[in-house]
Amino acid sequence: MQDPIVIAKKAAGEKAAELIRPGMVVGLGTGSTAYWAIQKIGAMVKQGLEIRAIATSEASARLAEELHIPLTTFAETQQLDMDIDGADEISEQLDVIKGGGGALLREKIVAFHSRQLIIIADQHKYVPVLGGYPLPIEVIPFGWEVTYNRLQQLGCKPLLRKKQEEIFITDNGNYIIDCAFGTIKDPAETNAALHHIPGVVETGLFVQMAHTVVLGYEDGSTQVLQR
Ligand SMILES: O=C[C@H](O)[C@H](O)[C@H](O)COP(=O)(O)O
Repeated sequence: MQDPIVIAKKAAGEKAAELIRPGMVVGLGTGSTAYWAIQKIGAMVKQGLEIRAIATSEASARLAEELHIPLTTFAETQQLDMDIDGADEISEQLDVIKGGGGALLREKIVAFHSRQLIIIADQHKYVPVLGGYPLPIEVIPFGWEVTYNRLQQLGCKPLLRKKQEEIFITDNGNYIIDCAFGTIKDPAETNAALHHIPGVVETGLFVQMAHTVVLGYEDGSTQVLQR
């Protein structure tokens, strides 16, 4: 039997993919939920849907290539119609924490230049207030130690992300510091404060960027929330 969380992620991903219309330029998110959206898009392309896509990570670009989804770049097109991407936490205000997979910078660039951002997630990611999930922050390797100290002074418990004992390196050659805030009462204020620190490239806080959230449930049903 399939894992209930996988059923929920798949339901959310496939439901969002069904919102795509012919001719659209689509952002392909990153992670285990976006995986299902990309799979569905691949199947739709196979059946004749004509779209172009921009991937938010090297991993998603590889998956798109395997599925023969035509990829484009910002050199060719500066505006996306729809971006479908996962989340680590979603608040009732539809603010979002992203970056658990380390793709937050490209994800935010793609989301910012999309007419619509559709966030897909299993039901457990939907919370009253953000902050339970440590906020991923992409930082420049130079001077990361002092950036880390400044993050700590903002009231979070920072942790330099590692993968098998090695420092985790993003697709952009940067580091990630995961900042456990506990609660983020004012996401816009926290995001602005973080951006004041030199060395911070981008944060995983997507404040009022999501237009739609598709939540997947373990019985395979979905719920659509609109901002
Ligand atoms: O960097 C990774 C992305 O922001 C993901 O979309 C996010 O971490 C959610 O991933 P998943 O769907 O695997 O829980």
